Amino acid sequence: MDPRQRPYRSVLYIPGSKERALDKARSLPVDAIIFDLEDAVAADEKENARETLKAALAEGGYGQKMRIVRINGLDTPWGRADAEAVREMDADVVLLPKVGSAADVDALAAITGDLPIWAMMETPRGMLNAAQIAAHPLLTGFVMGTNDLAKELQTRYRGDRLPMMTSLGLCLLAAKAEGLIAIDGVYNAFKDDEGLAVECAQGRDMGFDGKTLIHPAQVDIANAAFAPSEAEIDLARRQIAAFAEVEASGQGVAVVDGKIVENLHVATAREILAKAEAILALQAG
Ligand SMILES: CC(C)(COP(=O)(O)OP(=O)(O)OC[C@H]1O[C@@H](n2cnc3c(N)ncnc32)[C@H](O)[C@@H]1OP(=O)(O)O)[C@@H](O)C(=O)NCCC(=O)NCCSC(=O)C[C@H](O)C(=O)O
Ligand SMILES: [Mg+2]
Repeated sequence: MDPRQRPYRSVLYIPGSKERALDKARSLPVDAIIFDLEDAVAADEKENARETLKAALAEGGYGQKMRIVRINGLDTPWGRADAEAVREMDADVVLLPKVGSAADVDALAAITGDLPIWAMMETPRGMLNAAQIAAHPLLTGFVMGTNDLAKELQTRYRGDRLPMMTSLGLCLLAAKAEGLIAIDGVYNAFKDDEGLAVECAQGRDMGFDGKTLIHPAQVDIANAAFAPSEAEIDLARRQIAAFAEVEASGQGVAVVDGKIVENLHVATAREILAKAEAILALQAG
């Protein structure tokens, strides 16, 4: 599946050290998995986690789910060995934490070659350099690290995420300018379904492609929030049909449900239908 066209509604973190979770993920309906060697793995487990993950990926069974491996930073004792190991793993993407500049991406690419790279956007410097990071030729996705960002910015948690908005907006602008995938940060309270649904809806409204998750119970909520709704699909079909009709009579503006429809709205409608089809294709396996 074309990486740009495929769905990224649910992107689940799995600690690379947890064999049971690595196995469970094979049967979960997630669009992508972040196999984590960084924050979800304790320092004395780092080496074991690398081997455990390598074996799990070699065994396979993850179907069409995108396989993303998050390594430790190259400034840590484990980063270089992780990056060298990823080269040998059956992974689709390598995810670099705490990216501050395009030079950080260069340093990883010097080890991982032409493997696509995603960047964790989670530091103030990363926010200020988002445009240059996004423009790196091997960079294909941004993942928001809202926990680290909250720590660095010394913000307080708010349900409306107001203290995060500048950072989320800067990264979205940079990602959209370069045609990157943009995935929203995690919702820590993994037993609070209502709060997660609100945050997913906000992320979807802002233009994120999906949400990073920490627990299987969060998957269905994200999948629903980031998929086109039945109402959106129905409207998209009617917009396309109405525009085709006026276009045939030499006009450039249709009206559907009391709102104008121009060629740009038709482009959005086509994207909605394409996304719905891509989700069906992924589900069909
Ligand atoms: C949060 C958890 C520690 C909870 O674990 P646990 O108490 O084991 O949960 P449950 O008993 O409810 O688990 C039920 C079953 O589900 C499996 N499970 C749990 N979590 C996962 C998972 N992430 N992926 C796959 N499977 C999972 C359990 O094994 C149970 O299975 P079974 O026994 O067969 O029924 C735990 O969920 C967890 O560790 N989550 C991941 C935490 C993590 O990855 N953190 C790092 C990423 S967040 C971050 O760093 C973002 C960023 O960098 C930032 O700065 O914001
Ligand atoms: Mg982080």
